[in-house]
Amino acid sequence: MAEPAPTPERQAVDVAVGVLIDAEGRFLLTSRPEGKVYAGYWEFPGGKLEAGETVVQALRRELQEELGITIGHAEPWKIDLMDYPHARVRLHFCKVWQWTGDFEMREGQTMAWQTLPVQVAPVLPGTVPVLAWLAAEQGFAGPTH
Ligand SMILES: Nc1nc2c([nH]c(=O)n2[C@H]2C[C@H](O)[C@@H](COP(=O)(O)OP(=O)(O)OP(=O)(O)O)O2)c(=O)[nH]1
Repeated sequence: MAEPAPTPERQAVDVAVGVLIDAEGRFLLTSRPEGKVYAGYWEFPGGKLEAGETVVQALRRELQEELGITIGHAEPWKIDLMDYPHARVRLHFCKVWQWTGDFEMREGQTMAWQTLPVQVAPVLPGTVPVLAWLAAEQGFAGPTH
């Protein structure tokens, strides 16, 4: 008997995500704006790569567009694959310690500087592993959010 045809793997969309860390060691979360999937969920700021862009180029553009800041060095940190009903995404997380400009929420988001455990909710599923990585780095035990 013929095998059933395999379901084609959904193509993953590459997303550049920034883990901005301030002088006090806090990290920045932003809420997803109205009109996007998971509106109101908290995440690390970023967005999809456009054709021909590197991760760092896309991150620089997205943070300029969404937050009005210009980032300095971005350090590629972790890559994670998430399968949502709406899309399969490959998240490229970069750490960023330096930026210039004043934060402006250009898409009507909200921002919050956080430490562990995170005080905002709900947190996007794709953000949860990042909190666990930060907890491991910091030797933080207990729920992260
Ligand atoms: N920015 C961001 N996106 C994340 C995180 N975790 C996670 O699963 N995602 C997912 C949610 C979305 O499916 C995708 C990002 O797409 P997006 O819709 O925010 O990107 P974009 O700003 O380019 O949006 P658009 O122009 O298509 O409206 O990645 C995260 O921490 N930050």
